Amino acid sequence: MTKAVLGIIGGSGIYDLPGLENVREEAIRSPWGEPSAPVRHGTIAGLPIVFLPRHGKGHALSPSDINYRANIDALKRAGVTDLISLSACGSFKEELPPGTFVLVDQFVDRTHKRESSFFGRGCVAHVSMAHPVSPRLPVHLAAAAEAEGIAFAQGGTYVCMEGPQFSSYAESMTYKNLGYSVIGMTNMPEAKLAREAEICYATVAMVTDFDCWHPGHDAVTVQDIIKVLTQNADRAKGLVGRLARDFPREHEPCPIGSDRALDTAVITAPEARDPELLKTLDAVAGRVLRA
Ligand SMILES: CSC[C@H]1O[C@H](OP(=O)(O)O)[C@H](O)[C@@H]1O
Ligand SMILES: Nc1ncnc2[nH]cnc12
Repeated sequence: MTKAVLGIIGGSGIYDLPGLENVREEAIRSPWGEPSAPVRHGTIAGLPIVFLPRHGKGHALSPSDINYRANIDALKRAGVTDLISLSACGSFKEELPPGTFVLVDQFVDRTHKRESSFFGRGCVAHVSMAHPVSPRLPVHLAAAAEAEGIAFAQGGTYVCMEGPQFSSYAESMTYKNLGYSVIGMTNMPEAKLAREAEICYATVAMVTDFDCWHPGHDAVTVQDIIKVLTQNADRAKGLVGRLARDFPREHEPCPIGSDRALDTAVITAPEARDPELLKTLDAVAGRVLRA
């Protein structure tokens, strides 16, 4: 049995985690570069928690500047087994107004300026992203949201744009017509990398706005977002507190195998593997590469 360690990635408006006890900060060195910030280790209700603000101190990093590989590698080195992304997003659905927490179950990746894999020349691997969210996590999140009286929706598709500009009206209408639920700028390639690192991943997409498609609302601005963000962030912290209190202390094996995603993914023959790349893969893929 593996002890559960809950990782929390804080997005816009979530730069710390009040309620975290026994806090110890650690600047984790990663062969993939600089993580967004030192991680904060601590406990809530006795559960080990590792917190990382993805935009760094003072929100200095834009979505395209975040080193997603270093962040996921650092969380893996910190022992994280289960990872929750707390993310602000725009909504494409009338029934998902600002303030709603959407427990998304699918992602569409429209980013194009980001390193999106730990693998490549010298060690090629293909993990499944058919079901990018580990299904146990939204179950725990839904129970916590219910207990906290937070309005939430179970399931939905998060489209990740490159940004940093918000969408045009044509883009917004296209995503809406395609049936996507919400839009943000950060959860890809984060979810892909978590899968490659065999960390169970789920997102709480916290709606801040209706992007720019809604005839009854002005096009989104950062100022509008910040107004809603502050209230969402407070409720997100309540959600995390409740989640931690009720979270299983032993890591529950993922029913879709997210925590063993590399079992069948690496295709490069042992003799064709690049020893330098293998060294950088020590944390994310050591389990299968050392075998
Ligand atoms: C501050 S508005 C746009 C910004 O907010 C979201 O960040 P995160 O996903 O880290 O909460 C969105 O993805 C953009 O990065
Ligand atoms: N409308 C929007 N588009 C992209 N990212 C967002 N984050 C919050 N609102 C957003």
